[in-house]
Amino acid sequence: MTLQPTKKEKKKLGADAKPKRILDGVSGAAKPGRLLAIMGPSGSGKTSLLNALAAQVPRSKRLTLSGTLRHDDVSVGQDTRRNRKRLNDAVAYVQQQDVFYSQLTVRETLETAAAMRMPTSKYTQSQRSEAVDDVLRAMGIAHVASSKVGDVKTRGISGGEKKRLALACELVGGSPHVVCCDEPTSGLDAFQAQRVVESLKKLASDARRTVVCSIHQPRGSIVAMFDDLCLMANGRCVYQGAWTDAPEWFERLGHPIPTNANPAEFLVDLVSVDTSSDAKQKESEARVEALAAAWEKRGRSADVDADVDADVAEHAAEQKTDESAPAASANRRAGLAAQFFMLLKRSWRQVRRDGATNKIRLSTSMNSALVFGSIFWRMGLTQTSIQDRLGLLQVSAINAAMAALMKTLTAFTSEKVIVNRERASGSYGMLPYLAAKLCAELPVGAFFPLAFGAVVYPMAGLHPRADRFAKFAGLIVLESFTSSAIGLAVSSVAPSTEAAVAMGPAVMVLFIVFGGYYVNADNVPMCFRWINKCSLIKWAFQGLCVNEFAGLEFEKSGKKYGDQSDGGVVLERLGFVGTSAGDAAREQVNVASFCYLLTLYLLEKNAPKFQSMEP
Ligand SMILES: Nc1ncnc2c1ncn2[C@@H]1O[C@H](COP(=O)(O)OP(=O)(O)OP(=O)(O)O)[C@@H](O)[C@H]1O
Repeated sequence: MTLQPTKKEKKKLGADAKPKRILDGVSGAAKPGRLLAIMGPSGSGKTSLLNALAAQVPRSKRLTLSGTLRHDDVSVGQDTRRNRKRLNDAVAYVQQQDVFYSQLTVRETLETAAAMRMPTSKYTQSQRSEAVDDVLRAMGIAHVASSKVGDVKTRGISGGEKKRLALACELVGGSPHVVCCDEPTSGLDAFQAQRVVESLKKLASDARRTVVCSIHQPRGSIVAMFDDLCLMANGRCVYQGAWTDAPEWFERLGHPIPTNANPAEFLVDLVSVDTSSDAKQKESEARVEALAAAWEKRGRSADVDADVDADVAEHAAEQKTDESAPAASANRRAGLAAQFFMLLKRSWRQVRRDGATNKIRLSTSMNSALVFGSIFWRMGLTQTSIQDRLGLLQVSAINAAMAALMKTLTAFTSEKVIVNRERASGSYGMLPYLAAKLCAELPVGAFFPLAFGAVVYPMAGLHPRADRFAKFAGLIVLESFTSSAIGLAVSSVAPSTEAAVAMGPAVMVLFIVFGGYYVNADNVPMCFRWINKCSLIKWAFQGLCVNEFAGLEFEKSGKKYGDQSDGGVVLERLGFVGTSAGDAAREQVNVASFCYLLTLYLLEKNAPKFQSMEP
């Protein structure tokens, strides 16, 4: 795996800008029924190797990946649709980051994962429940089956249980031959780490799966569970084979593993470059180079390729005779309707149960309503109340939009991680996902702007008619959904929550400027006028103004100039004459629909893509 230098690097370094070898001539075999540990210092290429083994190296124009990847005796390196399907069925890949829907219980999380792989057309409910029970037991998480997964806001299961749940999600309803696991023990205490590796070992020994995991300096009792070792240094392999043969190999090279030392720690230290001083750096680099060269020489002389071929042939023969060996099932995606209902159930549970977020949203809405209600308290019908009304309607529109936008920006970027992971294994389409998400969020999402309206409307003394209040609330709710739709579109392209939170308000500020209060669209350069057409703030403000001012009579001030006794005059000055609240609502729906379609397009376009392995 090679990484080409960036344009900036080429410009800066000229001919010295050389491609970086991330993986260099790494070769080997992982065998069924055995647990293989990939070890090495940070940056040695462990994750890259695992990504390559699972054929999930993120696609990049700068990367080239060449080699041969075989599962059993079938070559699967090329990212063709057929190979991807075969890989999805045969390989379970548990990545380092484990993100789940926090409000679902462990059982519900697994039931959803099972529903994605075991469509109702092929499996009964009891078969799915049985699969969930089996994997709960196998992963040792049956005791927390009814606990919520949790997150930073809601206390849930422990980090180790989350890791085992991530593994369980990859296993339930499928029969992968190969399980790849990136740093399953990172961030865990020694006890939790031990339990996770025990689960992996059980998968290898009981279910005869090929289990490969990368790991950082495991303690002795964990090392004892590994059957094989792949030791990496600077993207090169320094040792690959049985753990039991490693001491002899390193002793032969003049580095005997001390009897009282943890072999894992000793070996990782041995292949690490010490940068604390120039002399130490030179010395350690020379040592690593010698170790890598020795392994490469041994590989050539022992003809590793022939060894691998022999292993593959042996395994293929075993598969034929061993009935306990798992067979990769040809999983099929559920139909569109089934996908929709499954995802609707999950989203609804998440939204309804997320008490911590809902409480924050409610208190924010109430606070804003009370603050605005107090500032604009009982405005009356004086001439000066016209300006107050315009101000209140504008800030109400901005407040509803910002609240919905920020909620979506923060929530969707982390949800996208789960969605992308599930899409990588082809579990569902984006259309049922987005439709289910919208339907689930509709009632809860509408509640907060409604609560805001219910408090601010009577406090400020806006148009005192029930139908006008209903329209006010409807317009604010609609605007809030449009803002959410903009948030979804922004989050679809943002690489992280931080980026989304920076991009979203920047877009919204443009819509606020064109919100109908600060600038007259006819006075700005032509190239900016389109913003006026798609400003959700403008449409909300226009609808709210028409709803408020139509039919309202204001008291005369008795001054000579400037009185606007009729609400119609105010609307005329704003340029809203001849329009209705319904017109504004329709425009709002158009903006929201466009943003939902844009989100769908962006999600489809930005689907996770993987690097093909060139032969
Ligand atoms: N797509 C990429 N673009 C740029 N650099 C990359 C890319 N993929 C890998 N690298 C680089 O390749 C090297 C190996 O990365 P990798 O993540 O595989 O290491 P690792 O051994 O898993 O490290 P750690 O233990 O810290 O997770 C690192 O220097 C990393 O920055």
